[in-house]
Amino acid sequence: MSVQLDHITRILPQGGRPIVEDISLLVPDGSFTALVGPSGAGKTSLLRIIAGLDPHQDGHVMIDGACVDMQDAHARNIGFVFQHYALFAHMTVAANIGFGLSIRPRRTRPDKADIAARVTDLLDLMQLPHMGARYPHELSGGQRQRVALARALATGPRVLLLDEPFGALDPLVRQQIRGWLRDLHERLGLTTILVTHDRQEAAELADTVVLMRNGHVVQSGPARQLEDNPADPFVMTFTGDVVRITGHVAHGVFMPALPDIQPVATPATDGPAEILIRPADIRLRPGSGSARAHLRHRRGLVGIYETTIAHTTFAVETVTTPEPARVIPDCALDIAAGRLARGDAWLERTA
Ligand SMILES: Nc1ncnc2c1ncn2[C@@H]1O[C@H](COP(=O)(O)OP(=O)(O)OP(=O)(O)O)[C@@H](O)[C@H]1O
Repeated sequence: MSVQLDHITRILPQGGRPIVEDISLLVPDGSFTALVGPSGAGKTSLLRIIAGLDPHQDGHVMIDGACVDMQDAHARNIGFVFQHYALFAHMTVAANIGFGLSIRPRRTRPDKADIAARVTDLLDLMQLPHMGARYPHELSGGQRQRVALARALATGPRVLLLDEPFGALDPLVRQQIRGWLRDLHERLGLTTILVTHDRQEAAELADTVVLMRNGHVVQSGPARQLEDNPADPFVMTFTGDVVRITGHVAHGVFMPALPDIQPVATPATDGPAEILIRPADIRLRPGSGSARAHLRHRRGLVGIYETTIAHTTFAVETVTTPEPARVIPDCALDIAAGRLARGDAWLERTA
């Protein structure tokens, strides 16, 4: 089922600036979308509007092409799991999972045997067989969140909304759950929208990453596209490590304010500017300047060097030999690729 947002705006009853403003978004049937952005960007608010938990003042929510603005959360049959959407502590795992089915009106309620069979299927799907009789406090955090997911899926929703569901789990468990979640999404043919603070998680899981700020969508697309073609400096900073060096454009050249960094030709107009560079796009030129680089750590053959020029320190990533130098003294820096910005906007693409 596709989810389409058409110029959605939400203003709180007490007024003020909209917390979600004029958002239009198409989440295609069967796709996996991640909503990312700084705290307060409006990610949870948008998810709650889609679920029908919060009202919106303007625009329309469409599911599979039909407007659901007038349907309450229950009628939309959307599954959702929130980070703090606790299980019912006094109910067994099986009762928790079957809850949504057991409270249906008699007309549509499956009989007890059917609910039990559905719960067993879901426990298998969640890789939690034989755990139906346990209580939530007898499970690990990761298991509890899988039970919450099973509960969300019990009524057979085709759209699944996840708000930082694994935020409280330790990184290793989180990493394991990721692969499993993507697999589940595909096997059940779900349309999934996930809110996450973890850009790696978004990049690994989602077909489309939607980056929000101040109630707006700043940019959306495959994670790689946001990383490689960021719409503005905020997107570049949000989607990966960035080295920012201030300077000045004069007569077609950007002059970094730091020594030993090669100037960059630019058609930009004269004035203050800043260059944003990915650490892998800086080259160290030993013996040519006064910068000093210390090997901080390695990822395979890539060495991350903490590089200091005139009391300013930043990371440089470079391919090394199997026995890399721990310290590279007296180097200059060349910028292989970077983007010049003035304030919040690009001046132009360089290199
Ligand atoms: N019920 C509410 N009453 C008052 N302010 C609210 C309410 N709900 C949301 N807000 C405000 O709306 C803005 C967006 O909040 P929202 O929780 O959607 O952001 P978020 O991107 O999910 O943030 P986080 O990553 O911290 O969860 C914030 O400024 C928040 O304080």
